Amino acid sequence: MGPIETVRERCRKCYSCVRNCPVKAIKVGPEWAEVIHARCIGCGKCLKVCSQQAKVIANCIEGTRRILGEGQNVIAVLGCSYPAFFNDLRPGQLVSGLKKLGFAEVHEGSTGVELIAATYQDLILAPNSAPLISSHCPTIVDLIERHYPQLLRNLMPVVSPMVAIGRFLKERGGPQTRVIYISSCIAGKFEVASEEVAGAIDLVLTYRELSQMFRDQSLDLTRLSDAPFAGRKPDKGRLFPLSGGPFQAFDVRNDFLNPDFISTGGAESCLELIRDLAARRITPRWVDIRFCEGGCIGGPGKNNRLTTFAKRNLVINSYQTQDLPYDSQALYQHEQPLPQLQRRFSNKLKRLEPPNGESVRSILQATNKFVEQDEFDCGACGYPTCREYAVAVYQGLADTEMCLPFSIKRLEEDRVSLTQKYELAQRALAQEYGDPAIIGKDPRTLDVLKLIRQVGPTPTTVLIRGESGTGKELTARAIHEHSSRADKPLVTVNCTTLTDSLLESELFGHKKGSFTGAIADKKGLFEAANGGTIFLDEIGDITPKLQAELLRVLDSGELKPVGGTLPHKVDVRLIAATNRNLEDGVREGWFREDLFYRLNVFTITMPPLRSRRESLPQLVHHFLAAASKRLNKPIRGIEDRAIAALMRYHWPGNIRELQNIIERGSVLTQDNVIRIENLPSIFSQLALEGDDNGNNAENSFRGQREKHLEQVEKSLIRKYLEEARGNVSLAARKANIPRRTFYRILARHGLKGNEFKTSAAP
Ligand SMILES: Nc1ncnc2c1ncn2[C@@H]1O[C@H](COP(=O)(O)OP(=O)(O)OP(=O)(O)O)[C@@H](O)[C@H]1O
Repeated sequence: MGPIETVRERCRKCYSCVRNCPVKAIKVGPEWAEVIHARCIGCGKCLKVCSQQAKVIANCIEGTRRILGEGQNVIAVLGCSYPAFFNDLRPGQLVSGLKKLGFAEVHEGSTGVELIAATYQDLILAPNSAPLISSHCPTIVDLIERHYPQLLRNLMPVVSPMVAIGRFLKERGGPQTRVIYISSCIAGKFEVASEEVAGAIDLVLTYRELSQMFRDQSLDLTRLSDAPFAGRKPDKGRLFPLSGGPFQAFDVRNDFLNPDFISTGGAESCLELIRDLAARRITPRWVDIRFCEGGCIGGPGKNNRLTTFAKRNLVINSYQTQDLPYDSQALYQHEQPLPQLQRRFSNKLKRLEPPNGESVRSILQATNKFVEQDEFDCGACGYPTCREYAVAVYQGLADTEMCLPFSIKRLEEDRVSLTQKYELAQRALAQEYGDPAIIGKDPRTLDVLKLIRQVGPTPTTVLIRGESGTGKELTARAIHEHSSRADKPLVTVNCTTLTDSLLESELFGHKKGSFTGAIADKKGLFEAANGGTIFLDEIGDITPKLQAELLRVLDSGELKPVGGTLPHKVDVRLIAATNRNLEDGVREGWFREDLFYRLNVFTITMPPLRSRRESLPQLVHHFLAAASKRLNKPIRGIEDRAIAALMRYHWPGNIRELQNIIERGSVLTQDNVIRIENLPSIFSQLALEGDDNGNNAENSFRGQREKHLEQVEKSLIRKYLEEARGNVSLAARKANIPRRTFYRILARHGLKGNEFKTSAAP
C-alpha cells in the first residue's frame, strides 16, 4: 500500500488521472485506474483532478492515535507552511490543540531547515563540477530516483529538513521519543518509509488529517488559550516554504542576472528543468527546485480556500512577527553536534520494456490508425500522442478501449448493425407469433389493403396520411413486408422526438468535429436502412432546412453527412406519414411544395375508426386475444352490451385508443369476460343511452344489415366449400380470395373444411 490509494468503486475511468500524472504512473485496468506505486512521485496531481475522489491519501490518523496511546514521549512537528493552512488560529492555540490530543511537545519544522542550512551553504559555495540539485523536496527526490537516475549524482547528499529535525529530536529525547511530522506534503509519507532515512520520523500527517483529529475530539481550537512551542526558535527558516525561500533560509545571495542559480516550482517547470539538466542543455551551479507551484505552501494538502499570495503573506507575517510563545528546555538549546545530515540516494527506476516499431504499428492499426493522418493526437486517452499511447498499451499501462475515436467508431458500427439485427429479429418474431395483421373487413380497410398490395412491391415513395392511431405505422410495415426489401431493415424514425440538428445528424450521420460533441464520425439512420426502407413518422414536423436536405437525398439518392463534403449513394425506400395537413403547410409556408410533390406520389389515407365501425367487433376480438396472450390471462370474451357501447363512441384516438381500452378492460375483469364496468365510465353512459332508446345494436338498421351480410357471406363460403369437397385452397381459388383470408372467414363462422369432404362433386 502506498501513500495514494484508489477507491475502486468510485473510479469512473475518465482518464483524468492518466492525463494529469506527470510521470504516467497510472495503470488503467478493465474497471478502474490505479496508481503504480513504484512509479509514483507523490505529487498529488491525481488527487486534485479526480472529481469522484477515487484517489485518496493513505490515512495516518489511526497510526497517530496508536502512537499517542502507547504513552511514550510523542512530539509533533508542524511543517514550515502551517501558518498558511491554520490561518484562522493563533499558533499558540494550535499548540494547545495538539497537546490536548496527547502530544508532549510541539516544534516548528523550520528548525529542521536551519539544521541543514550550513551544510547547504557549504556545498553551494564550494567549487563543484556537476550542477547541484536541492534534495529537500521529496517529490523531486522521487522523480530523480524513479525516473531520471542519471541525475542521482547531482542531488545534494543532504537530508530534508523533516528528517533533520526528526533525527535531532530523537537524539535529544532518547530512544523512547516518537516524532509525528505534520505538513501539506504527501510525498513526505513516501520519504519516511524509504530505507535511507528510516527511523527519523514515525509518521507523516497532513494538516487536513490533523484537522479531522481535532473534529473527532470535538475540539474547538478558537476557544483555547495559547500554549508555548518547545525546541529551538527558528528565524529565517520560516521563509523556507515560499518559492525562493531557501535562498533566504540558507543565506545564499541570489543575483537576478546570475545564471548559476535557478529557483523554480510547479510541475511543468520542474520537468522542463530536470529534462534540461538530464540532457545537459544547461549547467548551473545550483538549482533550488520544488515540485509544488509556489513552494511548500502549494502542497497537495494545502489550504484551498486561500490564494497563493494570501498564503505567502501569512508565512512572511509569521517570520516577521517573531512573537510566538516559546518555552524551550535546555536540552534543545545547549550546543551539541548536529545529527547525521548526510544521505545517499538510489536508483529506483523500474524500466518498462520499450516496444519495437512493429509492435507500435500493430497497436496503432488495432485502433484504426493506418496512416499518419489517422493519428489525431487528441489526448482523450490521457496520453499526449497516439504513439505514446501505443507504447503505454504495449507496456500494459493502457488498453485499446481508451482510444475515444476508436471506441466511438466501434460503438457506432455496433449501433448500425444492432439496428439492423433488431429489425430482422422483430420480423422473425412477427412471423412466429403472427404478423401485425391489419384487421378489418369494412370497405375502407379493404381499400387500404388493396393499395398496400399494389404499391408494396414497387420502389415508389409512399405518403401515409390519417389521424393519430389509425394504423399508419402498421401500414408502413405492411408495405415493407410486401416489398422485395422485406429481408432488409425497416428503420422507423419519429421526427418529432428529436431536435432539428440532432435529427439531421441522426438521419444523415455526421463527420468528426462538425459540431460540439461530434468527436467521431457517425453513420446515420439512412445508412442503417441501406437496402431496406426508412419510415419517417410525423414528417410534417421537420423544419424547412431539413426538408431541403431530405429533398436533396430523395432526388439524388446520395447522402452527405453533416460536416462532410463527399456524398455517397444509398439505396433506401422512403415511406413517410403525417397527421398534419401538408397542403395547408404548403399554403402557409411551413412545408416545402417541391418536397410535398416528391412525397405525394402515392398516398394512402387511413380512415378514422369512426368511419369503419363495422370492423370494430373484429378489432375488439383481435385485441382481446392479444391482451389475453400478453397478460397471460384466459379472457373469454366481451359482453354484447359493452360492444354496443363501444360502437356508439366517436373514437378520437382511433384504433390505438380502442386497443388501450381493451387491454385495460382485460386487466380489470374479474371473471375473464369484459363487462361494461371494466370500460371507462363514458361507455356506461353510452350503454344507458342505448338502453333508453330501446334501440340496441341488434335492432338498428346497421345491426340488421350486419346480420344479413354475415348470413350471405356464410352461405357463399359454404357453397365454395361444397364445390371444392372441403378442399380449402381450391375453395379460396374459386372465391378468388387469398387462402389466409378464406381461413379467417371460415374461423369467424365456425366452419371447418373437412365438414364438406362428402359434399357433391362440382
Ligand atoms: N387495422 C388494424 N388492425 C389491427 N391493429 C391495428 C390496426 N390499425 C392500428 N392498429 C394498432 O393500433 C396501434 C396504433 O397504430 P399505429 O401506431 O400504426 O398508428 P399511427 O397512425 O401510426 O399512430 P400515430 O399517428 O400516433 O403514430 C398499433 O398498436 C397498431 O398495431
